[in-house]
Amino acid sequence: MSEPKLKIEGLNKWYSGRKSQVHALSDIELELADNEFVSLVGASGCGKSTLLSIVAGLQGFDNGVLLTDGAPIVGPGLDRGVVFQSYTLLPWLTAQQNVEFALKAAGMTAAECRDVARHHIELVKLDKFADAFPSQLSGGMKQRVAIARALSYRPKMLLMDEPFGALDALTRHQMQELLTQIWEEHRLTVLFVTHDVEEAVYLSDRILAMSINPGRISATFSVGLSRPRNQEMISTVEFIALQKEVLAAIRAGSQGELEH
Ligand SMILES: Nc1ncnc2c1ncn2[C@@H]1O[C@H](COP(=O)(O)OP(=O)(O)OP(=O)(O)O)[C@@H](O)[C@H]1O
Repeated sequence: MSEPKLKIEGLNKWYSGRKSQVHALSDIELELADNEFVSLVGASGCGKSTLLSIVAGLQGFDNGVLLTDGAPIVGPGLDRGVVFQSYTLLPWLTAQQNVEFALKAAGMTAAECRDVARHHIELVKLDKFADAFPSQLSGGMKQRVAIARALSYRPKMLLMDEPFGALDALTRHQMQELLTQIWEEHRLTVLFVTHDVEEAVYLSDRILAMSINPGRISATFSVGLSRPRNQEMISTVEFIALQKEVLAAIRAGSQGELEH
């Protein structure tokens, strides 16, 4: 049997606060299969971003096991693409050059960089804006560039932290559709952090609800909706019922264990 794309066992993370330690992640157990789309939801402070950044290799953890394809994650790597909520584009480079920049760093020749970047700019439907600078792009367009950049070196896993959190509702829906299209065509493993339960249900195969104090995975939901997904599904009885269940789990986990 093949190794899971991501395997986490008994992972703990503490932060040192001014007065006491914060147990940000407590005994996290998680497996992501190849090509699975999994969302993390939960009240603010339950450890979603911490977990994502640990998987990205951007910060360490105190104990536990963290493996991708059976190998330990010891730092950032090109096998994992990351997209954050805040736009992380270089303002002095065009959309195309922002994508090329990442590829140059990955060791491609100039010609390869140009072709691969162009392909991914087209994939996110930004062909007409390839030569625009970030200041000339809307929030949704900037996130398209960030997604193109993250996908351009063909990671096995895409880690997304509230990538559409700063966008208006219409743009957000468009970005969700684009992401599902890309994911359904190209298939990769996605770990997606969101506060928006509707977004989690719409995008995911599985939703993990986290609870706070300490940060734990408190409930898991399989999303049985068929694929390809479309926005009409959002008003179906099945969709709304699952949304309610996930919301109830988030509410139940939002208080944390009583202080003592
Ligand atoms: N660098 C840090 N130093 C100390 N404590 C931290 C640090 N980063 C996060 N924390 C604490 O760890 C806990 C988890 O934070 P984290 O940002 O991972 O939660 P989150 O679920 O992503 O929250 P949000 O939804 O608001 O982004 C919180 O109590 C937070 O205050």
